[in-house]
Amino acid sequence: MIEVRNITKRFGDVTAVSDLSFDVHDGRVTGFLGPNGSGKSTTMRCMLGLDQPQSGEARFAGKLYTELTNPLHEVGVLLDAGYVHPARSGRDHLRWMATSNGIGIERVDEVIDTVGLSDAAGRPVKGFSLGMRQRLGLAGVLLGDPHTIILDEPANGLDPEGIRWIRDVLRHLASEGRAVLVSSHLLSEMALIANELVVIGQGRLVEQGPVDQFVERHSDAWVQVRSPQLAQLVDLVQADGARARPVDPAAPAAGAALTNISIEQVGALAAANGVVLHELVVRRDSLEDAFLRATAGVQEYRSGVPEVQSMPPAAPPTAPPSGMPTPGGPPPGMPPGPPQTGSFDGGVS
Ligand SMILES: Nc1ncnc2c1ncn2[C@@H]1O[C@H](COP(=O)(O)OP(=O)(O)OP(=O)(O)O)[C@@H](O)[C@H]1O
Repeated sequence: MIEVRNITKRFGDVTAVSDLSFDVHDGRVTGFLGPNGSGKSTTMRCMLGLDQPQSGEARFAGKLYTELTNPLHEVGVLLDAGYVHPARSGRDHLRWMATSNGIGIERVDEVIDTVGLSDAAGRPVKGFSLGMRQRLGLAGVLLGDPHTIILDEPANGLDPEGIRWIRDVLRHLASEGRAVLVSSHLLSEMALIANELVVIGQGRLVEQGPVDQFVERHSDAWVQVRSPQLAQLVDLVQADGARARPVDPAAPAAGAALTNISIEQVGALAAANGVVLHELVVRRDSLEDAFLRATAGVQEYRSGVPEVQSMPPAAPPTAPPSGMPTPGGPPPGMPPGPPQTGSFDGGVS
């Protein structure tokens, strides 16, 4: 268990972390999520005593990191792939780490095997790909069999197979009862890896909780329907109080997106009125949409490229003051705007 309490870290005029508190529980992979520059790395550095916060602290099973007598056995840390002597082999690097931390040399081949580097471990590290360096870094983290694991962007440079691998490794480590904290700014990756999320923006806590709860709270569910009699069905559901809009104005065949109505009601209305359905399904916005909504007000940097949305906003987006695109569509709880029926006249299926 890690308890982060009231960490504030300023660099001159820049407040990188502001009164930040959260918990990292045993037996869970906690994703530490925030836009670029939101303070994730600084928080981790403060937790580990590498940066001195103006206030606050992190306790690992009750102790400050600097109070741990044998840190490698208690907290495994990988803040970046780290410096490794280029001419040294992966195995020699780990042997050096083991020897200087009083860890038996036999543990080295165990962790090499765990991270899947058995074939490459004898080769000089200068020939390692970024993904191999990440695996070597993780081997170093595991060397002391620590109860707590902290990784900054561990999937950086990994291919899809590598990302799946790291997800399996981290989930396995958590299933053994360890507390695992993993930072990332990549939502899709976190959705796959984490059980819990700590979301920050501009150094402040936005939210902490299970991934599912986060997505549910910040994303909307809607009913997608496709029918050769779509215009008729849209009239029927609107008469029942539903809102309707095209799923994708550029692709009429994608049908209508309905809100303020249940999937059962749509099915019943269609059946009662002899409307043929080709598709009827509940959709939910992705974690990416949820994240963009949750952090919409606290993005440090935004691209000039409009966000791709899984569901288009019903009303034309109002231009934000900066002229930047508004990510994620209307915030949860906001009415999605007037229904649009014009696109349903074509009898799309
Ligand atoms: N040593 C430093 N000196 C001055 N400012 C710093 C320093 N380290 C971080 N910052 C600033 O603190 C803020 C938070 O940076 P940090 O690297 O912690 O964010 P991050 O969430 O890890 O970002 P990213 O996802 O891009 O890695 C940024 O505005 C950054 O410019």
